[in-house]
Amino acid sequence: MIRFEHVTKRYADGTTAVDDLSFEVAEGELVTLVGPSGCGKTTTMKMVNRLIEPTGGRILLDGQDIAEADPVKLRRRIGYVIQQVGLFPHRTVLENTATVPHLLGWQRKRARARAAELLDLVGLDPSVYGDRYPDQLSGGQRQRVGVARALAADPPVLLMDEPFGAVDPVVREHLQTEFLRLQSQVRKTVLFVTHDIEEAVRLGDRIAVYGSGRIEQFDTPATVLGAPATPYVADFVGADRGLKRLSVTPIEPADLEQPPVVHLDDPLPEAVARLAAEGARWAVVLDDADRLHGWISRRRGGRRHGRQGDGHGLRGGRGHGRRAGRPRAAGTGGGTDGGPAGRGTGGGTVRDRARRMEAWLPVGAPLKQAFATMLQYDAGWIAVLDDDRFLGVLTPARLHQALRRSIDADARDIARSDVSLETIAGS
Ligand SMILES: Nc1ncnc2c1ncn2[C@@H]1O[C@H](COP(=O)(O)OP(=O)(O)OP(=O)(O)O)[C@@H](O)[C@H]1O
Repeated sequence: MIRFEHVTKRYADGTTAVDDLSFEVAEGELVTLVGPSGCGKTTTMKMVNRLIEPTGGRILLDGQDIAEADPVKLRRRIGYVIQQVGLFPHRTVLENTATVPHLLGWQRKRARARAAELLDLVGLDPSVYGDRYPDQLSGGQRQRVGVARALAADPPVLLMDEPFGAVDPVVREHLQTEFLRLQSQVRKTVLFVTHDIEEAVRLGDRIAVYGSGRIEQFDTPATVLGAPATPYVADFVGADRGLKRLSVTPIEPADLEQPPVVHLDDPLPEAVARLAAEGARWAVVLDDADRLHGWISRRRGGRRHGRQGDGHGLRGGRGHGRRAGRPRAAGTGGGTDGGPAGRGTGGGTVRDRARRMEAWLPVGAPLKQAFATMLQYDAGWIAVLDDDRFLGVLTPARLHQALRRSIDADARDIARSDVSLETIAGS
């Protein structure tokens, strides 16, 4: 979709900003350009919409050399989001968002309808924010308007130059999450400039790690983290790359432990006896449709304090279910209060003592999310589901194993020759 062929940019003062750059961005792919200040990322990006002209090589967009395209028409096919956003201060949010459709000669009504749709898509209610002016928005909201405006004319290509650089880390993470969700819907071909390796890893289908004016490595986040192609890249991704790797390693079924499983309507004495026989201190509780309900502790104390037998308890929390998608309510009763009080193991069913389980994730979620969920719920394990189906539990030990597996697999399986490496002869 976007192809750089031996592209060089030398400024009049002799600075070589970009040196013999060759790489390709596939249709619908998000490539992050990451590297230290002054390494040529912005220059690379601005050559795509011809705000900067290369001094050598060529750039093809959908097979067409952009040097032969009319710059104005070219820019209509390319959305552009920058850190300073550049909203018009005297125009409302809706008018700002409708800028490009207006320029394209759309009728006012259609342009405004499209703008409202886009604002909605980036999480801003047009009936609340549409008539505001940019200075009546927070920094994060302004960035969202910037993204909406860039998407308004539905361009196939999006250039984003540190779009979330000016907001605080919490808002930044929100914007990243929202942008990933948006991108999964609109599937634009995106070049995204950042100097933050975390952001590059989180957002990029592939990452181009820049040295000075050249790409040191161009590959998937997992490969860049697991098999840095050069000492420079290893240094740039940092000594804590195991931690960053958590972001790109998914939970797999093989990573899971299989604790005893009991059902809500099982007789409690039988369930407790089974736990004792298996030497287990707790079991996962499923409903009669085998959906996750929660867990049960062998000891009654587990019920009262909500702590698991291994000392790492689970607190029922709020919000998590919204984030990860909550399984359908499993069964009735049970719950944190566990049902009729005072019933011992002498009778009743598992339902009477089962506790609800909030700490769960879908299979395939990144290990980092698993780690965060464990911390959030103070949980010694989290349940892993495939849709509604319970697959097993992830413990800290298994999480560590999964991380090791992922690192070892790269070290073992990825031959240097398999790593698509774009290097340019040095000086
Ligand atoms: N108009 C110009 N004239 C001369 N040199 C320039 C010009 N614009 C940029 N440069 C130089 O080109 C190099 C690459 O700049 P560029 O803006 O592409 O870097 P960057 O990686 O985007 O940096 P940052 O992360 O700080 O934005 C830098 O050394 C910069 O000083």
